Amino acid sequence: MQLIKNAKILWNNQLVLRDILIDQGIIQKISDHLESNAATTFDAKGAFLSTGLVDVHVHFREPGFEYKETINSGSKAAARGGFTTVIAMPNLNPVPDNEEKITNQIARNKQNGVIHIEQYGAISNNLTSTQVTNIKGMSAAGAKAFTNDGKGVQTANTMLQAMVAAASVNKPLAAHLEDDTLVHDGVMNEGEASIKLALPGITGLAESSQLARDLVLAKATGVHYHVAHISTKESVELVRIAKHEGVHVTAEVSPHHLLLSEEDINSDNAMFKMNPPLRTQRDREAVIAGLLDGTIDMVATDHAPHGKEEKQKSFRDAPFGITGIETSFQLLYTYLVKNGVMTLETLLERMVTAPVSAFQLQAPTSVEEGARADLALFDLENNYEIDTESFESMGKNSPFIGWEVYGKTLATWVDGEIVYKDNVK
Ligand SMILES: NC(=O)N[C@@H](CC(=O)O)C(=O)O
Ligand SMILES: [Zn+2]
Ligand SMILES: [Zn+2]
Repeated sequence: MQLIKNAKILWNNQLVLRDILIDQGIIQKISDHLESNAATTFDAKGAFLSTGLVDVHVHFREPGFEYKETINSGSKAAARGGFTTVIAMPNLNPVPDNEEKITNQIARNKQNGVIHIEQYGAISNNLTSTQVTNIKGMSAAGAKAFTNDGKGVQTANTMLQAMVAAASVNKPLAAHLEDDTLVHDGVMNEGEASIKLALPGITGLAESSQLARDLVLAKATGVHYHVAHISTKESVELVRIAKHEGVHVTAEVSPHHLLLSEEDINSDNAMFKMNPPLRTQRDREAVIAGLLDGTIDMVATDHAPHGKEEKQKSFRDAPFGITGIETSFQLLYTYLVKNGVMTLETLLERMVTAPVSAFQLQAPTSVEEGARADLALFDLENNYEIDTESFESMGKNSPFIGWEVYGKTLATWVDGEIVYKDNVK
């Protein structure tokens, strides 16, 4: 039994001070004042107690790439970011692309993770765009959703077959949108920065043209189609129209596409290399507007850790991807909520309620009696500097090094157990 004293919780859009009694993984009681001799007490000292955050897009790299991240280190990083439920991507080795492999992956996630980890199954064998996997079988084995993230599905026929199968099991199909014929070995957005740095660019049309194809197919099949890491104005407009047309489409945006643009890339620094690339200021404004008006349903980090040496290479040679799970709430709280762009309620809706409802997750969506005690305690009063050396993640590849943020995670609970505690607390 645990008693969290003096926590601020969101109640009717107000922050109110409460004590919270947890037993058997469940919030048993919330009141102005609670005492218990049987419980261990945790003094929240007026910090903000939120429902644990949910991230539908993380790369934990195990098996196959344990030098970048493991399920254990990735899930500890998630806990340090305030996340208690995530969905892990299938670009692993082996790729979970059949019933046996997905079953093994789910068992491994459970064994090695310190938070709740759901798993995506692959759309096609080994993430190539040819043979569609046994989506029905993998769904029955526990796959939460399907994607080939890391690679776009190049052929309409593969996408159509996968959508029909995903629709039949009522599971989301998430798309990494990238038409390979438009990429031309590009490494950053095709625009001012690529010209300035004389590096090959990637047109935004590689994303939006494949999205247009998929929305037509999604409408025809009735599948729940989910857009991973949306990055361009054209894509936001397409999703807005499709929602209006009744297509069952949801979309996520990453913190870096909300906060950075190609203008932030001043040198050949691969910490700014990710897929999709940082776009223009106009695109950044469009994804913020989309997140505010609900065209974009949720934030997802696309936490993509890589080895230190790999990311010290030049823009041309380094792998795509940045870490994100230990800085996302903090960055968005500081640069969107504190700056008055959105409310804390809206941010939490986009980081908890929307992903839980879209992906039909079992995670709680509010701090209330009877809810599972998946919780995160954030310090909204004091700021600190982002320092990747203090990350739990093995990936230190962040473009936000040195940024000042509020919202440090003080503690995280999963099923009522503390899985992360800040060492100064
Ligand atoms: N986002 C990235 O730049 N990289 C991801 C793959 C992906 O999300 O497309 C990775 O696995 O490293
Ligand atoms: Zn991707
Ligand atoms: Zn990804």
